[in-house]
Amino acid sequence: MNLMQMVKESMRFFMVSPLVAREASERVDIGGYVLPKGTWVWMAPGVVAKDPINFPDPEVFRPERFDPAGDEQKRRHPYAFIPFGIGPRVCIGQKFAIQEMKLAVIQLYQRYVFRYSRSMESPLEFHFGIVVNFKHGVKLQVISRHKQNC
Ligand code: HEM
Repeated sequence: MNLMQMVKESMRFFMVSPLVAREASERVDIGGYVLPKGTWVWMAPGVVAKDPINFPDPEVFRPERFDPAGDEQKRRHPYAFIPFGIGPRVCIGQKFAIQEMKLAVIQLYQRYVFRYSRSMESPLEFHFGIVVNFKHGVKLQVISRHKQNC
């Protein structure tokens, strides 16, 4: 398991952008459903990311499912995991965002150890906006790796 697999599984488990919108620029037939011109279509990447066909045991956090050499990754539909959207309007910041996440995790984990905190509510509650947020924040036990920093 590597850091990239961890980042991807985190983004699959808690999808940051729950909805991506499109407007039909012309009348279109999608799988027998006729959408007149101007129809709004909402994609739900978080729902797609919990599809057991592409992600067996979808409620299990398993970074190894993104191992490029693994069967699960090889079998998966190429559009099953789209946290940054897809197509001509795909997120232009995706490479930057991934790089930021990896650097932040590396910097933080070099200095601290993170543990579950009993003050974190369970089950988790979310606030769904343009991006998903934790309703009551994130509560963790943060332990310094270096005593002089305590
Ligand atoms: C974890 C971080 C991020 C996530 C999950 C995310 C997700 C998304 C999603 C789902 C879309 C819509 C794509 C579509 O309609 O198909 C989008 C669009 C966009 N994102 Fe991000 N984004 C992130 C970070 C960033 C950053 C860091 C930037 C800029 C530095 C950025 C700039 C944009 C822009 C400009 C668009 C609109 C693109 C267009 O409509 O042509 N995003 N993002």
